Amino acid sequence: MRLILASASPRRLALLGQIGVAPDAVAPADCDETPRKGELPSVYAARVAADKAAIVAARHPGALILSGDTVVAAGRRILPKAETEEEARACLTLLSGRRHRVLSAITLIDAAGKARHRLSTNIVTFKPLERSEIDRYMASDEWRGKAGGYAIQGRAAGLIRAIQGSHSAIMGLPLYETRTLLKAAGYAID
Ligand SMILES: Cc1cn([C@H]2C[C@H](O)[C@@H](COP(=O)(O)OP(=O)(O)OP(=O)(O)O)O2)c(=O)[nH]c1=O
Repeated sequence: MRLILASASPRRLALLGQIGVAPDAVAPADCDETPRKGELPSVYAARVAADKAAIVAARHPGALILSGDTVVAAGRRILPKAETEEEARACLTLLSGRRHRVLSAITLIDAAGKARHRLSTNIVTFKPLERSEIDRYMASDEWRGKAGGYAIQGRAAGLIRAIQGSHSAIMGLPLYETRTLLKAAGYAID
């Protein structure tokens, strides 16, 4: 069965590899990632993952299509993918010393066109961040393009006191749910 990863993220590809899955192709989906007015973070993540999969499925009928979307949420607020240092600083200042959620949605469309969805909800707790810690993190550039202005797979791990949930989901692809959906769709996985 042909598996297509509907993602431009090298991290999602690497995470899939961690459970022994090598997609036959990678096909990024360009979809509108603007949150709707009042849209809850979990609803948003699920919608964007579903959109990414549907866009790629339309171009590859008969293949399995896997997509994901990861959102950092503070209460009902969806934090941006930080593009500027100012945005990243604002995110870390907000996340400092408190718990926030990381929602990771996946969609798998099977060969018959049936879509299956899963949502992984995780909690991340940052230590109270000192100004100098934020300054040093900014200098690392690891925040660039990352939801919530940090990446747990890098230096930020030293500033994170605890996580509840799935480390792979926080990085961008919940591997437990991914394996479950692949099996349900009849994909050969151990
Ligand atoms: C919280 C967190 C986010 N992130 C990043 C991953 C993504 O850049 C971003 C979530 O954005 P996504 O829209 O989920 O993914 P993407 O834009 O990288 O790829 P594609 O849409 O093609 O699949 O947040 C981490 O790398 N580590 C983390 O710990």
